[in-house]
Amino acid sequence: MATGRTHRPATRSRGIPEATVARLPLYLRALTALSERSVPTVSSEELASAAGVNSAKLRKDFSYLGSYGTRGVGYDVEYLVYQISRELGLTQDWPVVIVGIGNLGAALANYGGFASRGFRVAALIDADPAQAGKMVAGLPIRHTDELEAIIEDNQVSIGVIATPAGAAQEVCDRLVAAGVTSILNFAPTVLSVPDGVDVRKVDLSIELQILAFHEQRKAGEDLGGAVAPTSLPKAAVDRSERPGPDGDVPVVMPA
Ligand SMILES: NC(=O)c1ccc[n+]([C@@H]2O[C@H](COP(=O)([O-])OP(=O)(O)OC[C@H]3O[C@@H](n4cnc5c(N)ncnc54)[C@H](O)[C@@H]3O)[C@@H](O)[C@H]2O)c1
Repeated sequence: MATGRTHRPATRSRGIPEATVARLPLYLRALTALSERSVPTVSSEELASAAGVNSAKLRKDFSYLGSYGTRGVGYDVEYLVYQISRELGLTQDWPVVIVGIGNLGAALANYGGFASRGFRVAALIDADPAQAGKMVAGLPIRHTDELEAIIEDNQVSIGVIATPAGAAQEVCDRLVAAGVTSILNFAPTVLSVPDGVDVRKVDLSIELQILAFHEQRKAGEDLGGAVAPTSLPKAAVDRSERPGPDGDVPVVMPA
């Protein structure tokens, strides 16, 4: 079984802070929308507002990319799209495997947004022999017996886990042993990975719990502060104390 760290260093090799890396996709999404409307330039304030980040933070983030904009004109939209895409490694094609093709895995496989962002779903893998060969999103479901061969044949470095929690660590270990070095985990469990492997975790229920916390607090304010947030999990309370809607806390979390 893989052991070792589950935390990541604060900065990446080229000195871009991890928090900046986490905001780059937000800028890219806003810039792509501008590009689709053929908007040539954008001010830091406009872009910051579209990305939900404050403009001083945006300017600081872009300084790490060596992008400073032009006074009175702003940033060149197409060039920034290119720069951020390059920084995120999106100018190349990334083959991805999805493991666990149930409700969630099938929905992810059918999601068109991967391909348009440079992620090609190379294979769908499931442990259920009855699933093998069924077509989902134009791809046949392959049995887990083939996992290692699929990773090797397709040079896959990114794996998505959508299995039940109890199977996720074993799936993770097999993916890593086969050469996968980045994992996006949807299963509600903490994965242990060796050094050099990045894990990101998506948990919509935690996000909902945080919203519930804020709803409860708003209700308490309406009642003159009578309702105390006593029934929340600690993680939800901790996250609620972090900075607000400025892009610091993406839905996808480090593991
Ligand atoms: N992160 C989120 O926001 C979020 C949202 C919904 C579901 N989930 C989680 O995603 C996971 C999948 O949910 P679902 O509703 O699709 O479940 P599901 O039961 O419909 O599908 C799970 C699939 O995993 C397969 N599987 C089981 N063990 C496996 C193994 N060892 N290797 C490969 N495949 C295996 C099963 O055959 C099944 O097809 C669950 O862990 C669930 O809690 C997370």
